[in-house]
Amino acid sequence: MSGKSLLLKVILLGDGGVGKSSLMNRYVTNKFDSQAFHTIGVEFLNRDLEVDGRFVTLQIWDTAGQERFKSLRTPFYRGADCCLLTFSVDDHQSFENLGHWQKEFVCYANVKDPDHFPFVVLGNKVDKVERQVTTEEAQAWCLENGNYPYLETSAKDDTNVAVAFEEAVRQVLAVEEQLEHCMLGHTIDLRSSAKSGSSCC
Ligand SMILES: Nc1nc2c(ncn2[C@@H]2O[C@H](COP(=O)(O)OP(=O)(O)OP(=O)(O)O)[C@@H](O)[C@H]2O)c(=O)[nH]1
Ligand SMILES: [Mg+2]
Repeated sequence: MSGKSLLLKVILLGDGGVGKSSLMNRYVTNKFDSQAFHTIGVEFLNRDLEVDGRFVTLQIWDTAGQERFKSLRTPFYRGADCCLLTFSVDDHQSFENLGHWQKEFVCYANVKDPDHFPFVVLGNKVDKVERQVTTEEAQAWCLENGNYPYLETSAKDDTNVAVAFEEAVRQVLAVEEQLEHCMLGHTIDLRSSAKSGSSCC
């Protein structure tokens, strides 16, 4: 078990009112406000956790989903290690907008390899009886758009909230491991080409 804590930046994106701030506040302070105000710009909170033996400080960035705050939120996308695309299961429009949020993130975070970037999709407010988005519909979108993990959450009831943030960490660690493997592969390639006498220096 490594004793060194890893700082990971995760960012919550999605339409205004889907529950991004509520998810962050439930996870970090274990509180829920049924009269929450819209976020203006961005806010962040930290929480330490341990996932599969790795100590992590999760820096959770909560953004304003309303369109009028676009210029206030997009400068904070850079450097994010994971993006949580959030919609509300009782609001079909917020689900239809997931693709828009994904594109906005890739553009402003300047993601070089979008196909391998860790996105996690959250369907929030599962405590609500009247749903507009089915689990199957959401899972199908995730499969088609990059095989993203999909979790149904409720900030109100504290359903799957910790699981969702832990999944974000797992996705980042998995990508990190893949990169380490690739770098190892390249090292082996270089050594084998040096042996054949084709070195340019
Ligand atoms: N029933 C239910 N209500 C929720 C849940 N999560 C959030 N809400 C309510 O939905 C409303 C909007 O929640 P916020 O967390 O402010 O939404 P947001 O995504 O941060 O919105 P912006 O800051 O405008 O982008 C608030 O009244 C919350 O109390 C949930 O899981 N279940
Ligand atoms: Mg908010």
